[in-house]
Amino acid sequence: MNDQDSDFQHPVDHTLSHTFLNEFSSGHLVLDSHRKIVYCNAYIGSLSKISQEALIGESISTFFTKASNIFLDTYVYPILLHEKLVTESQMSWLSGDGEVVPVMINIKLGQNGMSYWSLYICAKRDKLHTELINTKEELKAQSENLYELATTDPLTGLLNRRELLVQAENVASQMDRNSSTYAVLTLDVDFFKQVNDTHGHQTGDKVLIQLAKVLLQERRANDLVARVGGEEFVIVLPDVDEESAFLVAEKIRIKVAEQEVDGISITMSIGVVVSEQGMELNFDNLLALSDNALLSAKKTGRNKTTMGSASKSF
Ligand SMILES: Nc1nc2c(ncn2[C@@H]2O[C@H](COP(=O)(O)OP(=O)(O)OP(=O)(O)O)[C@@H](O)[C@H]2O)c(=O)[nH]1
Repeated sequence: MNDQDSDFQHPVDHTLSHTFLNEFSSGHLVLDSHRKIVYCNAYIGSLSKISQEALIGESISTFFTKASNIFLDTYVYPILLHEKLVTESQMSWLSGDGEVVPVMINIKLGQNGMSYWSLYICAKRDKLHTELINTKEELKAQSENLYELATTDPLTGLLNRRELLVQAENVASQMDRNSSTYAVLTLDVDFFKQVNDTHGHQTGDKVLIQLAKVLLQERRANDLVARVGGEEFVIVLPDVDEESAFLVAEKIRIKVAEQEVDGISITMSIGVVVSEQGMELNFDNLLALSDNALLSAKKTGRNKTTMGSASKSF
């Protein structure tokens, strides 16, 4: 046995060092190879709410919560055996009266399996850490809310006009790269003013919400669905030709006409334009052409789909 270990096996004989160690504002412990306490200073006594003398011979596991004991067995001790040192591990100390206190621990492994522990209560640091995590989560939630507010229409939850312009330009570039085409559908409720005037604005809102649901039900994963004005919606369909764009628009138009909200039936007029490969038209241009096609649908009877042409010069 070397001098260091013999010191700790008879700590009470070393009255002077014992007295000094009791003055420390941190806990000091010596454990034998069975993890039993062979020495502890006064700090450990007051942390445990058990007299220093009574702690001698106790297993250290008595003073940790169940979770900390698992942590001790699966993380702390394996590292200690391998590295001979464990620094800044936070664990939960269980005092004699059942109080749980967060403690920061450093351990050094000595000869013959003896281990030398120093620890201190880190409640303030733990509180600060918890507050930081809470603040981070609050900020994350706030930024998600802000993103939601900035990109969606609050009534229907669909994309708003600004977000549609951003996402649709991405679709346009992607279609260009893939030598594919995409469709822009502009949809407008027919005689919506009458709905508001006859049944009230709240019922009008319910109609818009129901319409949004129908449009979302009909969309494929990469389609964009936006509310761009009072009763005007836009859908962008990537990778479609004129024929399938027309079929999608008709499917939506028929589905809308089947809806009833508070006994009110509604219809929509739809303008459709499909991009052409190699054309220099951006999304804004296509949107305007699709809007023209919608106007034409309105002028020629409503509750219909009208195809526009991307070949029209701007
Ligand atoms: N309830 C409700 N109504 C809205 C909202 N935004 C716009 N509107 C109403 O939508 C109506 C649109 O009316 P118009 O532009 O005359 O169109 P319309 O009556 O649908 O006629 P056509 O489009 O020509 O078939 C107006 O009465 C607006 O007040 C909204 O968020 N909620």
